[in-house]
Amino acid sequence: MKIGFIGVGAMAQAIIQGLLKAEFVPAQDILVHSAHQDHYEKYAAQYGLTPKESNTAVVDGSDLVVLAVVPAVVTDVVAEIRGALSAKKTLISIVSGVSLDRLEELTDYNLPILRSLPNINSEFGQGMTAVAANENLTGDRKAQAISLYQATGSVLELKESQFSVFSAISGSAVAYVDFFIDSLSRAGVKYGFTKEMATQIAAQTTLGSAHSLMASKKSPAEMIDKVSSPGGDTIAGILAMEEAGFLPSVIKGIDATIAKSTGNH
Ligand SMILES: NC(=O)C1=CN([C@@H]2O[C@H](COP(=O)(O)OP(=O)(O)OC[C@H]3O[C@@H](n4cnc5c(N)ncnc54)[C@H](O)[C@@H]3O)[C@@H](O)[C@H]2O)C=CC1
Ligand SMILES: O=C(O)[C@@H]1CCC=N1
Repeated sequence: MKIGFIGVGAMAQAIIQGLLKAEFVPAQDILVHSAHQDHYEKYAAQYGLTPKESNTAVVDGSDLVVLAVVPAVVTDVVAEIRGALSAKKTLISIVSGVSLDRLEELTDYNLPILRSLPNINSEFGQGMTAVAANENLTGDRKAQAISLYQATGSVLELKESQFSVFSAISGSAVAYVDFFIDSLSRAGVKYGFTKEMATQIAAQTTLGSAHSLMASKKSPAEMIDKVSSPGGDTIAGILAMEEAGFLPSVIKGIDATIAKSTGNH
């Protein structure tokens, strides 16, 4: 199976690295092209991928075509590859805010298409990806397309109406969790830790907390209660964070993310 990437930016690279680590396909069976020739040729050479001279050459050589460009250029790029696509190839879009209807409108109503929203953690096999297939993508073909994401983490089939919320609390939220880790780390620096040491402590604590939550099947609120000793330090911190608007600040950030992604197209 040949997998082509149109666009080799941050997200495409994370998927490619995840696929290579999982030995999902031999490296040379991954075909790449992007707007930055210098970059994609070097990147392909570094990892043994196959560079292609154009977007249409990627489509011609691939069974699965991953559309990994930013929303602003999607109309032009799809117009360019439209003639090379056929019902024998599966188009997998990772473009935030672009619906299956829109992709069908830009291509052909007979094409099998998987809309997906991965996150950057796919690079280390810890991705969280939402998928929605159009009516032309069924059975083994659908399973094959989804298996690309199963190789790089967890997969959830969602209604398209849930994608923008998912994108905010998963795709974008990787940055928000890192923002939180960085904030914890800066607090450590305030009290004399080096940034490196504070970041290691904050990151391991975040990783361990997520792991405990999932392994224990407890709710986050139950975990908060377990850590908050009566009359203790943690509850004092929780109350001060709430007073500063922790929860409303997170919700406002997610609201803004959803508003931006639904305004894309
Ligand atoms: N970065 C992330 O964590 C996530 C990104 N996405 C989606 O992935 C897509 C790409 O995002 P990033 O990788 O962050 O952006 P990026 O800016 O890092 O990469 C975009 C890529 O598209 C290429 N490109 C631009 N115009 C092109 C053209 N005409 N033909 C071929 N390639 C072209 C660029 O050369 C670059 O390789 C976006 O649609 C975004 O919504 C989805 C989920 C998570
Ligand atoms: O920032 C963005 O637009 C993309 C979508 C989800 C994560 N990154």
